[in-house]
Amino acid sequence: MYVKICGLRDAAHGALAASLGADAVGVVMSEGSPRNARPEEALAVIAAARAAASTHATGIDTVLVVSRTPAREAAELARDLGFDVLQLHGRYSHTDIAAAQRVIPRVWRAASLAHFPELRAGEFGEERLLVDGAVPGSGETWDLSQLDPQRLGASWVLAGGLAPENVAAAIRAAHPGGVDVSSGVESAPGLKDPELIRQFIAAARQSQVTNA
Ligand SMILES: O=C(O)c1ccccc1NCC(=O)[C@H](O)[C@H](O)COP(=O)(O)O
Repeated sequence: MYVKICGLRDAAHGALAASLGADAVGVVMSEGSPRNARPEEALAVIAAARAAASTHATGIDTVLVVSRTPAREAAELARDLGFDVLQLHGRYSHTDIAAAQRVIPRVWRAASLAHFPELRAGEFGEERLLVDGAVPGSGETWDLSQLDPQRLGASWVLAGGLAPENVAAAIRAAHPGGVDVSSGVESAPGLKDPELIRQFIAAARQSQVTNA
């Protein structure tokens, strides 16, 4: 189970997530988000996560998350700050993904079934599809019975309203290849809680063992 902890702005939280075995850390750079990170915060999270993951065989993916920035501009920002991956979140098109990939090869698409009912993994040529609730970063749960596993394929990532106490049930219900969390590991909007990060990663990992 691929585990991404999103919305980090503090290097210590990047290091913690990586040391606990997270597969990816996300940094949101989106005006209006309570998690909107400055470039220097992004650089610090990237460096801390990579240092803490340096002994892992698989390393860690550092992900820049944007929602309204034009795709090419976002890709240049991701490349210049040294992220591994750009996550284009929301109403981006096939053309946007292709434009971003000309700048940074690893581009993920994140979208909601509320806006794209026919969502299909890989349809825009993205490396990974993240299927989210209607409002990114809101912490709102959504009806997972809308998901069609046949359509989505194997490596998609589930997001939206996940938390330590519900992630195992969500994995059992939806069979994603990965899970992503932001609000569910916070004590207040934008304020990550180290204990909740630990609990979330443990619950996702435990679920993987249980399902094996
Ligand atoms: O987290 C945000 O504030 C955000 C703002 C704008 C675009 C994307 C954003 N987050 C993207 C993520 O990948 C979140 O982790 C995902 O939406 C799940 O959020 P949550 O329901 O809070 O766990």
